[in-house]
Amino acid sequence: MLARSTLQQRILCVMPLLSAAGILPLTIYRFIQAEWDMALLDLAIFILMCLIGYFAYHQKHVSTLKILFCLLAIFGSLSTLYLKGESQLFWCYPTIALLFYFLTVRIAAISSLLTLIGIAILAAPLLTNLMLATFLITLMITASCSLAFSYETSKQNEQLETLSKTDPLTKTLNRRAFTEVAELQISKYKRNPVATSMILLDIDHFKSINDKFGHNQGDDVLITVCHLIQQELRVNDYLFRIGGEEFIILPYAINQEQAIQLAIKLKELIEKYSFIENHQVTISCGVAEYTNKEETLKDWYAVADSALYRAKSTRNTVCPVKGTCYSDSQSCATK
Ligand SMILES: Nc1nc2c(ncn2[C@@H]2O[C@H](COP(=O)(O)OP(=O)(O)OP(=O)(O)O)[C@@H](O)[C@H]2O)c(=O)[nH]1
Repeated sequence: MLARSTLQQRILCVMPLLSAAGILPLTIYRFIQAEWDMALLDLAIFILMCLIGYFAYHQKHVSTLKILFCLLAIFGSLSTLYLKGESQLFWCYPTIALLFYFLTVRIAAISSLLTLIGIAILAAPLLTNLMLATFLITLMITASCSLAFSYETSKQNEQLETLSKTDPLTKTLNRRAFTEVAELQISKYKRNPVATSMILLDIDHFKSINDKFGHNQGDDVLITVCHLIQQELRVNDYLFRIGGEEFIILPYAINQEQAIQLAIKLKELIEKYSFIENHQVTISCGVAEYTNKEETLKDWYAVADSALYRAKSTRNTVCPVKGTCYSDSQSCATK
């Protein structure tokens, strides 16, 4: 599926070019008719539309181009209405529709209201009262429908965005969100190196929980583990479920030592928690700090995974990739 932003970029390229193609014959006609004011105005709009299409094609300053395109459409409608009178009223309908397509709902609503006022002022001396009322009412209906459509689309997009990044069982963020957040953290680190660590967390012998107590009980354990972890995290920390019983924590601005302390706290919290009668649930954690700007996300994850691999040899353990591992509230030096 084509992302909405990419689709909008393409439309931002095509629409001004189509508009320019539509305006060109009119511009030539005005020059032939020696209607110099309209001819020059159309020529200016034609050139600006071509420039917007050109820059949109090269994906430069896309947000500014959207605003420029809308401003140009408003200016074009009002100025042709001013210069040529009521025959130009038809331009007002597409202008209102494109404001709602390219701008956010709020900005589009405000700008279309201002445009409507401008149009009403210019159209009032040109039309009979009945014609003016009919024109303004139809324009308002167009604006209302565009507003409703744009609002509904933006809400649906928000929901889709949330759904695409949320794990349906535990309601934590998912692997897709992890890649996005972690890549962002790496790029931030490259600009301004602030301690950045990853905790890779895996529930021990989870298969045996499913086998002994059933899949539903397994699901409850996953949900409760997430709940317990979330309670310990700060608002800027992230928890992701990246696989069946595998999670990643990206704590905000802490180094490896501090991340190890957090992982130990979580390990102890979970081992003490009574999930199922007479059955202890434990976790193992691998901790890795991002320290080398050359490292990719894949490299960083691989280091955390190696640390987890070490922790899994004893389970209920927290390990960095090298140095001391922590198990049963005591540290144990390994390799
Ligand atoms: N209940 C439940 N089980 C799941 C879910 N996703 C994956 N699993 C199960 O998680 C289990 C993971 O098993 P393993 O990868 O062998 O891991 P483990 O048993 O925890 O063993 P170690 O990680 O080595 O300690 C599998 O039995 C999966 O079927 C889920 O959403 N709900």
